[in-house]
Amino acid sequence: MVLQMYQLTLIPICLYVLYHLYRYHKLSVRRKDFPPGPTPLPIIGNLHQIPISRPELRFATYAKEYGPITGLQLGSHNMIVLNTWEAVHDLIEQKGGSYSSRPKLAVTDVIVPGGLNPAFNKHGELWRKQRKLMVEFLGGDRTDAMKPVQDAESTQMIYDIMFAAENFEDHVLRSFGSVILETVYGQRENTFKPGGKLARFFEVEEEWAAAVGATASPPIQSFPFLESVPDWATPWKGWRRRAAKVKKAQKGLYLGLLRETKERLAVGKGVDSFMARCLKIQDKEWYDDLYLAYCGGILMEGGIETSASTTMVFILAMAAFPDTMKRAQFEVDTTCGLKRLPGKDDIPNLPYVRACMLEVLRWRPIIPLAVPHTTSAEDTYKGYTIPTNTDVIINAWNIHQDGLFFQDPATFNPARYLENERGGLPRTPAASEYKGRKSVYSFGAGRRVCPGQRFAENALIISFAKLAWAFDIEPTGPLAIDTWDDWTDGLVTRPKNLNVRFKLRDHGRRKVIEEAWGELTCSCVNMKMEWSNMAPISLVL
Ligand code: HEM
Repeated sequence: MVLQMYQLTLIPICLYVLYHLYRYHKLSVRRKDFPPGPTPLPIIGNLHQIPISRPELRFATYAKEYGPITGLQLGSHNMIVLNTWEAVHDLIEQKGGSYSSRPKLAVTDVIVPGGLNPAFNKHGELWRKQRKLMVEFLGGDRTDAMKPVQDAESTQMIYDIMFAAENFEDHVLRSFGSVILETVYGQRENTFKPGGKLARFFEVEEEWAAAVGATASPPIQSFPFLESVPDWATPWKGWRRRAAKVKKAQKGLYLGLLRETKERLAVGKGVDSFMARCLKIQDKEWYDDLYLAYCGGILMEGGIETSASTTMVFILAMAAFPDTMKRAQFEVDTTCGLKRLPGKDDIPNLPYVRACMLEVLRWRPIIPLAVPHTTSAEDTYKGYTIPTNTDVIINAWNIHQDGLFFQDPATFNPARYLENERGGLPRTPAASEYKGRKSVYSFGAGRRVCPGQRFAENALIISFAKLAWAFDIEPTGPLAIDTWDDWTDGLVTRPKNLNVRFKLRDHGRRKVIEEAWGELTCSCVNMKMEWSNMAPISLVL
């Protein structure tokens, strides 16, 4: 009798499972008019074919086989990968109204509910408001007004490297981190100390990356029924609890920074930061504290690791390709001489350093597949149907490796950007044919394109010029230029365990760096506008 009851309860469960298996089997079948791609398996579709590590390499092989757009089935969910700049231009840029949303991920919904994170928010009124705030802060002349801070922090970066080169990664992270802390919150961090704001931020970022990692939570987007399966009954046991822990830490950090900004403003400090301006219009615009706290937080999330990782690629490339380093050094020496450091006013006179920056972004884009977009309406393109809610991936990696446009695309060659502003072969047809083609796709495209691009480019050129002026960067062991073993995985990637040595180019430069750093302490007080109220620059060695 007991056995019969047990069997009876099993029947609805089996029916439930069979129903979903049948449903997902039907949904995982490729539509005839969907863009071509590898053959999907029943139920899971192409999920098994997408590697967790460096998926862009697999997508590049699909690009060769299937052409400009690859169509993939991820369980019941659709994804397309745009492999050419034309496809990005025609869809993401020309049809921004329906190609600018973001995928809905259960784990990010737990960590940042209510669309508070502008970078992951769906296309709509709230995102537009958030984006406007960020663009007003990062766009146009405002970006140039922030160059003195980038200049000052990059001077401290090379000063720090000169004295403690073994911690160069920390110095790079601190420099870009402090730029964001200053411009967003009106305060700085002069050392990368345990328990400090930047250290706390990176701890939370690490927890966030672990919680949103590809295998850390159930693929609810591909199999929505998993949403209603109890946590304990899945292989991802505890994922909601882990996500809630990240939410608490992140919210605490961002609200804490906002609270500190208010306290500092009350005593007249940090008066012209992004947050100070947001607080001025808070009541008029109906921004609540949580909303503002996350707008500040996303600028830290978007602006620090990306710029620091790009600088790591520059350091790798300079060590691996000494001829390019020598050419960059020749340019900065000729422009600035030996008695002063290159700085913000030299940017227009450093075309080769700028070309190095573009080539670093092209050669090893640190976000090789950008951030996924999602369609908010059905569309047709070149005879294919792209349904609503399809994830759209910009395959920046593949676009940057296009041998028809770039000569020897695998080679690191900054000079390509001197010969052609988009880096293309000199024999490429008239520029008009490439109207709309970008120099690099590392900042994404369309309405979601990185709002910090110009801000980041300024900081990178200034930092690269100073590094080239001050140091020879030499290999001390194998360098990860043809292998991915020593690269991190995740949305943002970078080379790790870099086997390099920084050698001051000559003794005279040491004096110049020390003096430049010393002067910062004074000139910072005189920096007009917002910077006058910041903590003075000083280094605890
Ligand atoms: C080398 C440096 C950087 C790289 C490579 C980079 C790359 C990207 C990429 C690929 C996207 C997604 C674009 C898309 O969806 O099409 C993005 C978005 C974003 N970036 Fe950056 N970024 C950098 C620096 C910055 C900086 C300095 C800031 C701010 C201070 C910033 C803030 C943002 C924000 C807020 C978004 C989300 C935009 C939205 O969804 O509307 N980024 N970035």
